[in-house]
Amino acid sequence: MTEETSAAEPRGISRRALLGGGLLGAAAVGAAGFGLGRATTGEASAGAATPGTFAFTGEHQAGIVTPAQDRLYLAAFDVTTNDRDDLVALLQRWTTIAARLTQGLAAGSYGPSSGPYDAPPDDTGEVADLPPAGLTITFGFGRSLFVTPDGTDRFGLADRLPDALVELPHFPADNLDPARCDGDLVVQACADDPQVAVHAIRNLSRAAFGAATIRWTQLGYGRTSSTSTAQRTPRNLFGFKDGTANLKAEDPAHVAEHVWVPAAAAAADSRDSAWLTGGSYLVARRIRMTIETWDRTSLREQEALVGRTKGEGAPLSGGTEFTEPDFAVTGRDDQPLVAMNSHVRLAHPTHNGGVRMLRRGYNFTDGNDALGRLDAGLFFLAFVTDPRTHYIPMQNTLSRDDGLMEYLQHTGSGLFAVPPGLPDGSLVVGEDGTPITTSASPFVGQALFA
Ligand SMILES: C=CC1=C(C)c2cc3[nH]c(cc4nc(cc5[nH]c(cc1n2)c(C)c5CCC(=O)O)C(CCC(=O)O)=C4C)c(C)c3C=C
Ligand SMILES: [Fe+2]
Repeated sequence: MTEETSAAEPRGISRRALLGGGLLGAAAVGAAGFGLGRATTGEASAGAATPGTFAFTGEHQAGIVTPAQDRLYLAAFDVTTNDRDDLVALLQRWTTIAARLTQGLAAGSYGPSSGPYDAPPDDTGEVADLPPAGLTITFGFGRSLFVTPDGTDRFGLADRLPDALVELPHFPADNLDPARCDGDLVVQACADDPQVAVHAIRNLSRAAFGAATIRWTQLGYGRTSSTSTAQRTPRNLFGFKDGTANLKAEDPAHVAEHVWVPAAAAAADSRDSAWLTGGSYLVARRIRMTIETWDRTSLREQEALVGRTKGEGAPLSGGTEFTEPDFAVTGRDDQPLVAMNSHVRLAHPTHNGGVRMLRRGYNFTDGNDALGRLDAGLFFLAFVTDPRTHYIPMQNTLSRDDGLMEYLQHTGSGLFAVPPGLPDGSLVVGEDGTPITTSASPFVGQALFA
């Protein structure tokens, strides 16, 4: 199969067909048989019984090294309850719903058009006729869940705060809107159909009633990275290929080193953070791009600022898209062909102590400002093993020295600890073999509360 079709393209089986018997009837033999209990192998359908789906359970949460889908809806939540049991119950509900939605099921076992006639349906219904579209749902915890900015430990979690879940520092040229920053919980929903991603957040938000409310959200389209070598490199709103040198699932050694939190991190921590072993950290930055100015910039200048050609995405030192840049090659006046202030030079591992990251960002366009300029840019998402080593130093360098910064403004920000996946076969299933919530239901991040 080629690129996107193998990556996450659904194959035309709607959830109505699933609910109507067909596939479900054949597969309803418990979680493992339904594709909920197998490791994700990086391809939609692989390890999952339903076409166009990624397995929900596994060593790591889906939505990190699984192939980046084309659409994103990400929501940060404020927890409104102060009761630890309510928080646990919320995470149990969310886990069940996420497990169901990602396998192409309705949010609840009745679905959008059946169940008690005098009660609201347990699914909102707008995806009833749509395929699962490679939906992944990834959960994370913000620093404020452990301790609020004024030092309150609402849920008895302060002694579980990982050292690396820091407050991000102020970076030069930050212009952050507090209404687009932080959050106690984050949910990243990615799919190849925006309606599927929005439906996921809508139904999770609905299930959060009385326990958490949405703080901010971001819609994204047109992924700006590849997380698999099977995917074509997409383009960002500057028109450049983005994701060429990204970490890819097919490079497990580097993924293990730069994305997952090792057991050694907990051993070195000042508090008990073993619950995060096998998880990751998600850095989210809403970066507005002044594209009107960019569009009046010469091609020579655009390529010099990025350090790659606009057409093929090859480094300016020569070669083709996947040729490693040679930062020593010089041209006219002995100047390096990949300029000292170019983005690619400053972000390259050789200039960052060998550090790499798994980028998984999206383009966004959120209307326009009062001057008629598009409020558009790149919603930068990256998964890293430790933001103190793998994000903050690089962002400091870029904010200070990157020529691209003249065209960029960071307007939103968040850092979240992303727990590992739920063990295969651990979900509680009902008589029809699909996940249900009980008081004993396991949930993503459960070890944090143990
Ligand atoms: C702090 C990390 C990074 C931010 C923020 C960031 C923003 C950003 N990037 C582009 C466009 C491109 N980035 C490219 C490569 C690249 N970028 C980062 C990190 C951040 N980018 C890294 C680590 C790399 C890889 C460097 C390498 O190893 O060579 C590229 C080149 C193509 C590619 O390899 O992906 C482009 C183009 C924009 C427009 C942007 C903010 C809006
Ligand atoms: Fe970049």
